[in-house]
Amino acid sequence: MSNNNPSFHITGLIAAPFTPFDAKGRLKLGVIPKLVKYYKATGVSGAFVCGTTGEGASMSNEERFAVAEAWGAAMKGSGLKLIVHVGHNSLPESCALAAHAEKIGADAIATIAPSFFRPEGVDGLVEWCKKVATAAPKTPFYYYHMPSMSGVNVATADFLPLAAKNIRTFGGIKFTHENIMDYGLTLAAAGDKYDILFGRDEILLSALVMGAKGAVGSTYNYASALYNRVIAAYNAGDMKAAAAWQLESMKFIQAFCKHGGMNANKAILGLLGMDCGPVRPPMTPITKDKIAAMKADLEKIGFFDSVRP
Ligand SMILES: CC(=O)N[C@H](C=O)[C@@H](O)[C@H](O)[C@H](O)CO
Ligand SMILES: CC(=O)C(=O)O
Repeated sequence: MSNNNPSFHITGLIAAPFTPFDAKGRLKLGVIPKLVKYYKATGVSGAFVCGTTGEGASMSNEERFAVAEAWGAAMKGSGLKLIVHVGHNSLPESCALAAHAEKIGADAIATIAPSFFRPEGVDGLVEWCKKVATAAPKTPFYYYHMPSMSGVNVATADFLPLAAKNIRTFGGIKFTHENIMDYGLTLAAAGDKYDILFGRDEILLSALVMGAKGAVGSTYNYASALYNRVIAAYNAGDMKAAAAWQLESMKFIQAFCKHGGMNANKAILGLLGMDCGPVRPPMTPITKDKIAAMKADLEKIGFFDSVRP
C-alpha cells in the first residue's frame, strides 16, 4: 500500500460549512471570516467546503472555485485545514475542481461518488476516484461515502484496500452512514495510515467507541463546543457523561428536523449571528414563522447554552 504523505492526517471536528447566499441566491462570502473566528473559539479543526451542507452540487464550478478561495484566504494562518469537496457527475468538471483545489493550496480534496450514472462496484468506484485524484497529484485524496445521497453503497471495508493500492494520494474516507459494522471494519483496515472521518453527528459517540479520530459534519459549524465535551468525556472514560452530551446533540437535531431539513439547519447560523442566507433550489427556503418556532423549541431544550464555547 502506498501513501505519498503518510504523516498527513485529518483529526478532530471538521465543519462542513453552509455556503452563504443572499436573498437572490448569489454568493455572499463576507460572512466567512466570522465563521472561521467562531470555529477557532469552539474547537473546530478544519472546513470541508462545497460538500452536501455547502450545496456544492447546486453550484457552478466558477462559484465553487470562488467559495474554496474565500475559505482558503479566511483560514490562512489559522491552523485550520481546508478540505475541498470536488465531487461532480461530470469527470472533467470534477478534475477541474481538483486541479483548482491543489492550485490554491487546499490541504486535501474529497469526492462523493457520481450519482446519475453510477460506478459499477468497488472496482468502478476506485477507477473513478483515481481519475479525480490524479488531477491533484500532490494533494491527499478522500473518498466521501454517503449512500443516502449518492445511491452508491459499497462496503468501505472492501473499498479501502483497493483504493490504497491504486490511488497514490489516498488519505482515507469520510464515512457518512449509520453502518457501524462497516465503519469499524474500515477503521481496522486503515490502521494508523488512513483517516476514516465519521459523518453522522448525532451518533458521533458510537464512532468514538470504535476508534474514530476525526469527524466531518454540518452541526460542527455551530455546536463543536458541545461535541468536544462528548469527546473529552469519552477520552476521560466517563461514558455516562459522554452519552448525556451526545443526547443533547440528538435532541437539538431532532428539534430542527421538526421544522425542516438543511434549510432549518442553515437557519440556526442566523440565530447565532452568522447568517448564511437561504438554501438554493431545488430546496425551499424556511419561512420566518418556522424559524421562530424552531428558535422557541431550541430554547426549550437549552440548545443556546449547550453550544456556547
Ligand atoms: C445531509 C447532511 O448534511 N449530512 C451531514 C454530513 O454528511 C451530517 O452532518 C448531518 O447533517 C448531521 O448528522 C445531522 O443529521
Ligand atoms: C457533512 C458533510 O460532510 C457535508 O455536508 O458534506
